[in-house]
Order: sequence, then C-alpha cells, then structure tokens
Amino acid sequence: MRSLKDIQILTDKGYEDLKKAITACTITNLSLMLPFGITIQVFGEMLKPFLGEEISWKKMWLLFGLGVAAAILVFIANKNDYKKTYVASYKESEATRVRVAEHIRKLPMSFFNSKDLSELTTNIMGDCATTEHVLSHVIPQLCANGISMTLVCIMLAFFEWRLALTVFITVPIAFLIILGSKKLQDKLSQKHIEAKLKASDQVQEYLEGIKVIKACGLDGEKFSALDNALKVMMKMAIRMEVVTGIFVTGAQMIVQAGVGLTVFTGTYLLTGGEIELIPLLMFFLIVVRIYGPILVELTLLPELLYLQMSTKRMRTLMSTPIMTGDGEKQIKDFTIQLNNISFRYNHTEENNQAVIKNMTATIPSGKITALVGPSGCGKSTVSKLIARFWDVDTGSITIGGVNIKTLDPEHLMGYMSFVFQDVVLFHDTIYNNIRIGNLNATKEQVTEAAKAANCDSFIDRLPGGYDTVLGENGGTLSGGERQRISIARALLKNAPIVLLDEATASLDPENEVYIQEAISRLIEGKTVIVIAHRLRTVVTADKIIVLQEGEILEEGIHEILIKKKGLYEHLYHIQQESLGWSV
Ligand SMILES: Nc1ncnc2c1ncn2[C@@H]1O[C@H](COP(=O)(O)OP(=O)(O)OP(=O)(O)O)[C@@H](O)[C@H]1O
Repeated sequence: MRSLKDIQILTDKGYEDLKKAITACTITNLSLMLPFGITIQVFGEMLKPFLGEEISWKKMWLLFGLGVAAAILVFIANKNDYKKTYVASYKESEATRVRVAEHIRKLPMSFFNSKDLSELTTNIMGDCATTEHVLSHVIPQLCANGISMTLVCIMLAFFEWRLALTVFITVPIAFLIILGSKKLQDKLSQKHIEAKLKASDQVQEYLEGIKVIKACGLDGEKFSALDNALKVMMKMAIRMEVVTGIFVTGAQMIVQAGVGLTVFTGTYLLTGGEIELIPLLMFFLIVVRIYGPILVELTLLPELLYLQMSTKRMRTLMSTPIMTGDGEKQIKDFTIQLNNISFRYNHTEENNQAVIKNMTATIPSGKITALVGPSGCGKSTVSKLIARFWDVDTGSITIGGVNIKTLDPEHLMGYMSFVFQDVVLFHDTIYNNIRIGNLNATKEQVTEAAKAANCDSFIDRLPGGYDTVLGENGGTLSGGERQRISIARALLKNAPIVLLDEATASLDPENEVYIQEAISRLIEGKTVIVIAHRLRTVVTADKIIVLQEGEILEEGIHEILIKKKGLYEHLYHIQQESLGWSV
C-alpha cells in the first residue's frame, strides 16, 4: 500500500482513503457475522425439543428483534463501505490519470523516442484502470477479510483450539500455492500485456493507415497482421486465465479439505466426550460460513499479483525525471547562441551517431535566419534543440545570454511560436483551435488573428463559421487551410521567437500566396528561424546557415553564398533547374 503511495499511484489523500476503506470493509465483514450469530442462536433454540427441553419464545422474539436491528446495521455498514471504497477509489483513479498525463507532458522527448503511443495509452488508461479495480475491489476486501478471519480464528480458538487449528491449517498451504505460482503468473502476465500492446499497435496502424491500405490494396495483408495480433492476445489471455484457474481451484480445494478435517476432528472429540453435539454443530455452521471469504481471497490474490506488473510500468514512468528549470528568468534580448553543441538521439543503441556535431552559430535577434542543407543534415533537430524539446549533450544554447537548460520548458515555450508542416488540429471548433495560441485572448483578438492569417475567407464559407467543429485532426480542412489556422494561432500567441518548419512546402501557388502573406505578418519584428528545402524562399533571409551531416558548412547571405560556389550554390542551382521541369 505504501509502495503505491511512494510511486505516486496513490496521493496522500488516496492513501488515507484506502485505510478508511479497509476499516469500512472490516466493519461490514464483522457486521455480517451478527445475523449469522443470531441464526446460530435460533438454530440452538430449535434443537432444544430434540434434547427434551422447551423452546423459549421470549428468547425467539428477542432474537427476531435483534435480527431486524442486525439487518439495519448491515445495511448502514454496506452503505458506508460502498462510499469509502468505490467512490473514493474512482476519485483517486481520476486524480492518478491526470497526474500521469501531467507527468508525461513534462517528460523530455527522449522518453517518447523509446515509447510508442499505445504503450502510453495503456499506461494512462489500462494501468490506471487495473489500479482502480484493485483499489476498489481487491485490496480493501483482502485486508478486511484477513482481519475479520483472524478475529474469528482467535474467538474459535478460545472455544476449542484443536477444532480451530483444523479449520485454519489448510489456509496457509492454499496461500502458499498461490504465492508459489507468482513467478509463472508474472511471466504469463508479461506476455499477455505485450500481446495486448501489440494488438493495440496493430489496430492503431490499421486505422491510421486505412487510406494507404485501401489505395495500395494491402487490405488482406494488413488485416491478417491485425487478425494475428488479436488471436495471439486471445491465446495469451486464455493461457493466463487457465493457469490462474488451475492454481486458484487447487488452492480452493485444499481449503475445502479443511471441512472434512474439521468433521473428522469434531467426531473424534465428540466420541471422546470432549465436546457436545450442539456446540459441535454450531462450529460446523461457522466453518462453512468463514470458508466463503477465504475462497474469495484466493481468487483476489492473483489480481493483486497482476497489479504488480502495472505498478512496475507506472513506477518506470513516474520515476522518469521531468525537464526542469527556473521559470522566473525574464529574457529581453532574443539573440540565440549555439555554443559548440553536440547531440545524439540514441544513447543506448550501438548505432548512436551524433546528429549535431560541435556546432557554433549566432541567430541574431529580430532577424530572419534560414537553416538549409540536404535532407537529414539536422535542420529540424537544431530547431527542436532551441525549443528544448530535447537537451543538448554537450555545449549550450543561450537566448539573450540565458542558458535554456536553466529555463523551465513551459516558460521557454512562452517565448516561441511554431509553424510546422504537419499541423495538429483538435476535435473542437475552429475558434477554440485558434485560441489555443493564447487562452486569454478575447473573441476580437481571435478573429483579428484569423483575418491576419488569411483564414476568414474559408471560415466564412463554412456553415458554422468559427463555431464549426473540426473532424479528428482537422480532417475536413485542406492542407493550406490547416496551415493558416496554425499561423493564426502563432499570431495570437505573438511570441518574440518564431520557428517555421517547411511551412510552405507542398502547397499550390494560390495557397502559397495566402500563406506567405500571413507569414510576413507573423514574423514582423521577430527573431525568426526558417527551415526550408526550397531555397528560393530564403534568398531574402538576413542570414543563411548551411548544414551538412550535423555540421555548419557555410554561413552568410544569399549573394555571398552564391559567389562562394559551395554546397549552397550547388543546391540552389539544382533547384532552379528543377523549377524548369514539367511533366
Ligand atoms: N526522433 C528521432 N530519433 C532518432 N533519430 C532521429 C529522430 N529525428 C531525426 N532523427 C535523425 O536525425 C537526423 C537529422 O534529422 P533532421 O530531421 O534534423 O534532419 P532534417 O535536416 O530536418 O531533414 P529533412 O530536411 O529531411 O526534414 C536524421 O538522420 C534523422 O534520421
């Protein structure tokens, strides 16, 4: 329980609530003993005529009254138990999900390089659901059953210790069987979880790639991959259930063998005159009653073991250090300085080549700086390092003399706007999709930004205007329209540094004109970093940095680089020639 708190699956409040839930569950279990005790008393009265005694009706009416009171008590205890256990655990699990999502948001991008989306979804939804189930249905019941059974065991031992011993002697053996199967169950759980992840990966790939699958006629091939993954998942689930079932049933049989043992010992004591018939019969009744919770415990225990797999993954996730920094530092000058920086994406694999090698450059404040170079030379990586999506391995990046590693990533983001080629739009209204740039913006500011980004022409054509709800990832808009929405967002944010990544690639001439206009408004007076393949779009840049294989090869303005007749001039002429091609 404490370990759940330590790995932040349980908050302090959740930990306290769980303790309350266990107490409530124990009270419910003990309250359930009341009607049972009364039944035994009634049973004892009813047997009296067989022993030549008379039934006491006064006592019977008293027992009836007590029975009604006990039923009311059981109802109250159950109600309290429900509130303390279920309601508290669902609230706790909601808080856990938010905390996990918040932690994920603050993790460095290197973490996401080694994780895929379905694994993280499993973390947020699956593992939290398992924890929620175990917190509400397993831990309180297990602890409460353990406490109430121990109490009953002590009471029975006072009554007749030899019988009490035979009742409980099989219980530790049964528990040892379940605990002994832990290794095997862990292995099977791990395989089951892996199969589940693979299946959800396949489902995701199938749905995301449905256009390509249809266009390339891959339906059969991709569907059979999905079908196989689902079959493996089913096989693993059945295997896990069967093995768990064998151990649980075996353990339950051993516990139930205790009934036979008790009857045997009881008969032995009865014939030896060491116990009377009625107390013995009552003892048998109690035994049958208390075996119920023990059998339930045995089915709950494997679930607790399964939780360990989820908590292990959660522990890895929650103990991954987040990016930190001091959010207080204010920056006035936006000159970006790359000081001998080196960076590699993978530090673990053998092929961990540095993508950026000893790079030193200045990106002047209030000017346009273009990063150009062949595909894969590291242009996007440099922009990601400036935005602190990743931290450099060696060297430093400063903005206005402040090392960005000392800045809180969220604070740093406040200084930057991004216009990427692959625009992410949310399943929400156009208005809200633009407002993401600045959640404090007024309606007028949002529409003004949309106008400046040349969005109003297409928004006005939409039936709901600004209130039109976009499909998943803006599926109903064209590439150019999506790009203009992302520019509107950036305009609304009005950050002093603008990162443009391939913003006008793959657009038709009309859209390109609209977007170029919008971008001109966006970058006015800002420190701009442009990443572009098409060199004609950067000829007017104040500075061009030419990269090759993660190193700076040339620097300067267009005219000087052309005169230099180096890589830039070569790439520029190839592109000029290709512009003359026609199909
Ligand atoms: N997340 C990542 N994990 C591992 N390697 C990566 C990752 N992102 C990029 N790379 C590698 O780093 C190198 C530089 O990539 P980068 O995207 O910075 O190049 P680029 O110049 O922007 O390329 P392009 O112009 O084609 O977009 C490439 O070899 C690429 O394969």
